[in-house]
Amino acid sequence: LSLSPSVAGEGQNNGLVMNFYKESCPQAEDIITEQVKLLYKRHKNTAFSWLRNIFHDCAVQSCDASLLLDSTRRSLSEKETDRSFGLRNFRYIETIKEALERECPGVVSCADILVLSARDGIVSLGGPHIPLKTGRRDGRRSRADVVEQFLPDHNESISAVLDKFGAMGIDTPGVVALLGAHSVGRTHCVKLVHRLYPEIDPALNPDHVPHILKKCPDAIPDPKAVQYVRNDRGTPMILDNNYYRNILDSKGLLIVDHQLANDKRTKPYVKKMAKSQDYFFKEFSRAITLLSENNPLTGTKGEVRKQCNVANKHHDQDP
Ligand code: HEM
Ligand SMILES: [Ca+2]
Ligand SMILES: [Ca+2]
Repeated sequence: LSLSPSVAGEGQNNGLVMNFYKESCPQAEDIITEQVKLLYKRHKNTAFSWLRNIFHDCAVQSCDASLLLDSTRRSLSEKETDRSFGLRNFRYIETIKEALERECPGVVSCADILVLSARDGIVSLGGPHIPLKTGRRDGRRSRADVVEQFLPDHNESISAVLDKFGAMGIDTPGVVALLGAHSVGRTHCVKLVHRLYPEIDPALNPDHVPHILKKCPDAIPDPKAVQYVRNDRGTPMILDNNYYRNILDSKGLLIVDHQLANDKRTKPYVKKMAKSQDYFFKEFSRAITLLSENNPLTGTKGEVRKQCNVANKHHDQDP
């Protein structure tokens, strides 16, 4: 009578492993890396999207690619909710998926593509290389109805933000590090005008205000004109610790960014990350790993989608 080795010492196994596709599709991770690089060459902002996707998919219940599904007659997609405003480049996820389908049809899940593209996008942006596990399967439904419950909003309190991330096992320095993603990309004026009109939020650095006002000249932005401000004016294309210097200097665009630098629970970590890029990268890597392992579907749960924007047709066990 002996204890099965797979039971002994497995601890908190969530079913994910390093290099899950080693036998079923040995080239999978290389194909993703190559596609992410090619896309980045043509459209730099794809890397911002891959980074933002991991938050918007993994934080909503599970890293199950629910974010990528289109609306159907029966359900509204997560993509179409207000929290998803500004998400872009979904069609290039399909480009990556098509490259994988050519090589190994039906093998690599969209959930793993989403996570690994974020990993490789982070490298394109000058961030750390973070080894991540695979073996996630794709959910069958997009859950617009639970988005607000899981994803903090831009003007939410730090307590609420810490609670929501805490529920995924991400602690305070982890949250501070993840928000460092706002060292790249942009914010549309619709998310900012409440800090500018009718009067300017006194918490904003007066030196930064003219620039924001120039980019967002109207209290009600024209929905057709794509008006936005870059999150980090200093190094807008680089995932570095400049974000922390910005927010300490009251140049954070969102209320949450500003509060992160002022709340007594988060400020010490903000200061430490502003000083040390190494510390930021270390915490960022740890937190991205936790986020990427949030509640995955593994084994025979879910499915491997053929196309990332639609669930497969034939299925007998709809959840
Ligand atoms: C409290 C948590 C967070 C809130 C409230 C928040 C909110 C926002 C908002 C409102 C925007 C601007 C969208 C637009 O106008 O186009 C944005 C952009 C962005 N966010 Fe976050 N975010 C949070 C956390 C995160 C995390 C954890 C990540 C990734 C790890 C992330 C990555 C990004 C990126 C990369 C952009 C730029 C996107 C682009 O330029 O296309 N955010 N965020
Ligand atoms: Ca999800
Ligand atoms: Ca930057």
